[in-house]
Amino acid sequence: MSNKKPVRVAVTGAAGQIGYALLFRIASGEMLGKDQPVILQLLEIPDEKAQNALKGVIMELEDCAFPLLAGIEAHSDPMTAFKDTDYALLVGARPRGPGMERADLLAANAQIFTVQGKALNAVASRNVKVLVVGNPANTNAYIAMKSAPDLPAKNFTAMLRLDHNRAASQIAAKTGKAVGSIEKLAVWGNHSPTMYADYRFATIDGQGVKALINDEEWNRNTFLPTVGKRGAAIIAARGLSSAASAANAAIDHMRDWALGTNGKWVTMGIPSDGSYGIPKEVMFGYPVTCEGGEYKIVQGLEIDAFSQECINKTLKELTDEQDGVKHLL
Ligand SMILES: NC(=O)C1=CN([C@@H]2O[C@H](COP(=O)(O)OP(=O)(O)OC[C@H]3O[C@@H](n4cnc5c(N)ncnc54)[C@H](O)[C@@H]3O)[C@@H](O)[C@H]2O)C=CC1
Ligand SMILES: O=C([O-])CC(=O)C(=O)O
Repeated sequence: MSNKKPVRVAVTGAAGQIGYALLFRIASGEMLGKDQPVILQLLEIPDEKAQNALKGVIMELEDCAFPLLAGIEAHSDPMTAFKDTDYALLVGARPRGPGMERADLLAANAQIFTVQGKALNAVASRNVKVLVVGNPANTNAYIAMKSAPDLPAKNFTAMLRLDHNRAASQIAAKTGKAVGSIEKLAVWGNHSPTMYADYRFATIDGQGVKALINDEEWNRNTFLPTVGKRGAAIIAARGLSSAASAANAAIDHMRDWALGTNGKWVTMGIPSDGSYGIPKEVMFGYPVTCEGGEYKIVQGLEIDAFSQECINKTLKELTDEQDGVKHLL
């Protein structure tokens, strides 16, 4: 038994497929530590089928008898689901199906995040750490942040960690090295095929990854498209979008933000502070380190011409998405 005070963790879309891969790991202490009790505040839409499914998930959570699970609540209204919450994982949104582009989701999902941003603004802990997973994640996080003017903008983040983990895995396969030995990997920009996974600074056991791979053709024509289109490849193969790997990335993101990275670089989608010429407040994937519950952008990296081109492209997509939702803010 832990004598730490329980923290409140809100999860939306709790009866969905990511929810099913996520909640059990949060409750077992994989996200916030094996000594940190949690109270789960679960939100689903006020629809009989979704609420029933949520009841089933809650029964299963109960049946795990997790020692760290100090309470479970089912909600259908964000104003109660987010009450005093310390962490909010905004997963609930419509996922892409085969043949759908991310832009199709913007119209369907944007409204959810104005409502939820306002609710967080009204009732969440003033230190709430928010992770948006629901797509298009960066722009939804931007909408939520803009809808919550009384909370610090830096508390709103978007999930780029799945892209980061996918990139690491591709590099491990290419080099034949252990995925856990890769450091200093960066993913810039939008969680979309325009993201720029950048291994120019990455090392494996102190050796430079760029020199180790030494294949610019592979970087441009295999690596970047493979990482960028991995979500679509999974939808094509499974008929459903990635769920277990997305949940895993959400756990990684929140754990590192809350508990720190010991100097290691990770990727988070965060509101820009102007670093690397990205306009302020654009919700952009950056390499960061985390310490004491705060993230810090890795500064001073050289951006060469190809990288700048990639960054400009993903930035343009993000500013276009933001323009597309202006009327909601
Ligand atoms: N950022 C990333 O790297 C990734 C993001 N995603 C996105 O995550 C989202 C969820 O994916 P899945 O769990 O696979 O979808 P799903 O359809 O299985 O589950 C979504 C759940 O959200 C609920 N929901 C919808 N609107 C809601 C609202 N306003 N409030 C509360 N709950 C609501 C639905 O009832 C459903 O149970 C999708 O938008 C998907 O595109 C998926 C993979 C990776
Ligand atoms: O591609 C999708 O729609 C789901 C997703 O965000 C991903 O797997 O990266």
